[in-house]
Amino acid sequence: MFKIARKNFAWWAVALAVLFLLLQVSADLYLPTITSDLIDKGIAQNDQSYIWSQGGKMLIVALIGLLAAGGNVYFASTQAMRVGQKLRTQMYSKIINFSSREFTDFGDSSLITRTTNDIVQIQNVLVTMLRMMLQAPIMLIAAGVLAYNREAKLTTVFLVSLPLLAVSVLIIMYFVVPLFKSIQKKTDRINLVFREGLTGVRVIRAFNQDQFEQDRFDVANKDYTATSTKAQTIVSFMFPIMTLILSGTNIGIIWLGGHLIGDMSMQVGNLVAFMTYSTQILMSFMMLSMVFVMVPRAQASGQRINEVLDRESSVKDAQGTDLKSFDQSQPASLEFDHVDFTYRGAENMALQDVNFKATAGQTVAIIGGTGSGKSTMVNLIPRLFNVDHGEIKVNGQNNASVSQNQLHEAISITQQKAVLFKGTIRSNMQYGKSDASDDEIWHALDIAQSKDFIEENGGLDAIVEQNGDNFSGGQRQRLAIARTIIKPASIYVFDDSFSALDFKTDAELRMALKQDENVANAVSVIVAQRVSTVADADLILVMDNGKVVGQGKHQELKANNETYRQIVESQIREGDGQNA
Ligand SMILES: Nc1ncnc2c1ncn2[C@@H]1O[C@H](COP(=O)(O)OP(=O)(O)OP(=O)(O)O)[C@@H](O)[C@H]1O
Repeated sequence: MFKIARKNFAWWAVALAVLFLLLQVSADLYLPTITSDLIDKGIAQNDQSYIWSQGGKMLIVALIGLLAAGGNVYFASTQAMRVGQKLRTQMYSKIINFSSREFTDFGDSSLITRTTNDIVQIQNVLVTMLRMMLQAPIMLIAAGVLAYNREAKLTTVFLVSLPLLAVSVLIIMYFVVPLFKSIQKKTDRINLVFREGLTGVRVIRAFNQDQFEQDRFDVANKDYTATSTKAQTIVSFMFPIMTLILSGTNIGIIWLGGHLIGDMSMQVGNLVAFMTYSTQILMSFMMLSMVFVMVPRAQASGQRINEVLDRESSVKDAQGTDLKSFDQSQPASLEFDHVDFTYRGAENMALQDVNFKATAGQTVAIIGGTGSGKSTMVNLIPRLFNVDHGEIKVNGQNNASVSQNQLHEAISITQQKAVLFKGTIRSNMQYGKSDASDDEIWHALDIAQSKDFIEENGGLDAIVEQNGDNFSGGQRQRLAIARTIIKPASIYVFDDSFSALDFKTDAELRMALKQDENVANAVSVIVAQRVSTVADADLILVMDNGKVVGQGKHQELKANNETYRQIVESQIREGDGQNA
């Protein structure tokens, strides 16, 4: 947490916060002296003008203290908010550049909790730090010295109360700090269950699992509540204990002070001033205790934030002379050169010795059973993961040797799950090409067989709800395809993007794709389950268990490849292989 504060504070504002704080503390410490004089010299000797002048002085000093406290709170709060804002930006830009591996490691829900809840913890503690953490020790020492100067004998009371306070705080911290750490983890858990419930709400209803999910959430919620309650209960002991010690100290001071006044060795004003100092000392101690309880909680949050900020993406750009650029004179091409890949923690290789090459204008189709490695293969092209062995060459260049920005510029992908963003059709299409004109957008929509339903829905300004929820699955897929082809690229990838289309739309769309200027000069990669979708590809790769078990054209494979033949036959049986 201190590392975070050090990096993100505007030091001039922190200096101002400290300055105001010092002013406030000085005013607070000066007040008891004025009170004491007012009693001993004014009230005791019935000097009205002295009483008025001291009263006026008190008012001015109190006002200065108040204004200074306001100044301190203003700068402390704005600094804490500023750190929060900077942290959120840093976290977001870090997370957005993570590779799939880091997302898996942290988990989406935890990344959200860290960016929201954990940062709020840090903000709260920074405000406290800029106020109490500085104020408390200064006040404690200064009030201690002033009290000692007033009446050294009375300070013996603190020899009992301060150690008592210290022991109480240590005991509370011992129990509460581990609880605070586990509260953050339990917040992650609540978020995880909540997110799953929200995204899977339709499935939950369809399977009538509302109660099951409700119970699951209740368990996470109760667990969180139980830990929080336990922590708060322990913390709540702090205040009664402190008040008890504070009152005990005052009783001790009055008892001892009473004797001293009786012996004529002390004046009443001195006793009043001493008691004010005593309250200041004990209050400072309470403030310090609060900081001691809050800091470990924020430390846990700080650690969780730093874990994200310090995490290097496992997919990094090459550095120095290893960093290459695409040779713009090279035509589009895609090559897998003996590529092996295993997911971390997985027992089996997801891809084994994958080898093929496609050149500009060609369509490569990848077919195979579920889990055979098709999506893994296309995810390696934009380098969402690093290959274990071999090379993937885009336009003749190893995809690990160019910057990820350049690589992503050269590739345009429709993911298996069509993702649309809240906005309009135009804003979603301009995601593919920011300066796309209306004509270009209509052209892409036309190719993606989406023109008709977009016209019916109100044109390019038609609203797209969150996740594209106001469109059907097939419409979403077509819109995602339109967004993909509007982007000029060397490689177009369609990962199972035609699965939700009927045969007629599927065929028309693929036919139209070939007419598109962007796509015609690029390499197209189509992942599909249906033979009819891949049959006219220039190169079909037949995947089985991470291996390419056959490659060639439809007729060749049908004649020579057992796996492909089985796929074709199974689809003919299901009446699904019209083109086969
Ligand atoms: N993130 C991951 N971590 C670990 N294993 C994974 C991960 N993603 C996929 N796998 C495994 O890798 C293998 C290949 O998965 P992949 O998604 O590439 O298959 P696929 O052919 O695209 O399947 P489908 O047609 O069902 O989409 C599967 O055994 C799968 O369980």
